[in-house]
Amino acid sequence: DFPPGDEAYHNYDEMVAELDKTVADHPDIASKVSAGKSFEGRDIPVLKISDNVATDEDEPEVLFDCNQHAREHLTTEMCLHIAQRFTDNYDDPAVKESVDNREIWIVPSVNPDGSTYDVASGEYQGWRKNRQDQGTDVNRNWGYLWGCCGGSSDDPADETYRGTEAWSSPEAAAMRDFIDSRVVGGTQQIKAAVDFHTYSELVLWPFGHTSDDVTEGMTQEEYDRFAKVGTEMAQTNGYTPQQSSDLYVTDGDSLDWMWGQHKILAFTFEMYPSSGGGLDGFYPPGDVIERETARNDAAVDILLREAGA
Ligand SMILES: NS(=O)(=O)N[C@@H](CCC(=O)O)C(=O)O
Ligand SMILES: [Ca+2]
Ligand SMILES: [Ca+2]
Ligand SMILES: [Zn+2]
Repeated sequence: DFPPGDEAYHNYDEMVAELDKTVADHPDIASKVSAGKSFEGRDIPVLKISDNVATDEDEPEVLFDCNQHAREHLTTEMCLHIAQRFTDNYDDPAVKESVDNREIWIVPSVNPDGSTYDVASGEYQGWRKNRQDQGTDVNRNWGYLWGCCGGSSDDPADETYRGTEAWSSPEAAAMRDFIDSRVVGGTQQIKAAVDFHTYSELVLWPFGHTSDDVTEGMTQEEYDRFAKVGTEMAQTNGYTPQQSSDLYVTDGDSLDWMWGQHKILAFTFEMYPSSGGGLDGFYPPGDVIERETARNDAAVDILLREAGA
């Protein structure tokens, strides 16, 4: 479990319990489904928030996923904060407007095995990957131009090991299956997404596999929309907006597949801190959770708006 002083962070069981409580407290607007199972057999829960939640309504859908990387525990708190904000505050007119006109999907932990391992001993392990063999970097295992461009490693010992093939990690495959399942009548219902990471305080947009703005699968107009929306969101949380490859080239990452395969307006947020040097930056004290998750409220609202644009 989390070390003393960091009890505010939710371990896997506490996260699941939090989702179940949200559904129990708000059965009309919240329900829980599963994206699938992790390598070690843990369920990867997905919370749905919308009015008439049991009905698949023709409303723009939005996905928020968190904790692809095990040690990035603040992102699980980010997803739980979104879940709490759009259920407990349903009597707020602005919140009600979003919940009644969107279908919001929230995945607080894509990589439950890794995040559990990271805290299991009571001392942080600095773990990033999943728990398959020597570990696969889930965010290098998605199937759009997997391993194409020097943005991942073929060495199983490396932190950015891409896996034996695209989708070899059960966790990325589960997310693929869930997102693929949202193609209804030939149309992907999820219009926008944020994949939360830590740290560096950045708003990132595709592609990661190339430094080119415009390329196969990204027109100038599409790029300009990403930059416009990304910049607008960054103005609200004080993060730095940029193409993800401006940071470093990545391949097999979630953004490239969400946009490349499904044309989902997908962003990666690197949360607090801006820079901490080394591993400490992944483990901010529990007392920053409230501030650093609420910091993204306006950006979340912008993304929900854009999903209907
Ligand atoms: N959270 S992190 O690992 O430090 N950065 C992410 C950046 C993701 C991206 O560039 O698309 C990654 O390398 O997967
Ligand atoms: Ca609805
Ligand atoms: Ca729908
Ligand atoms: Zn990450």
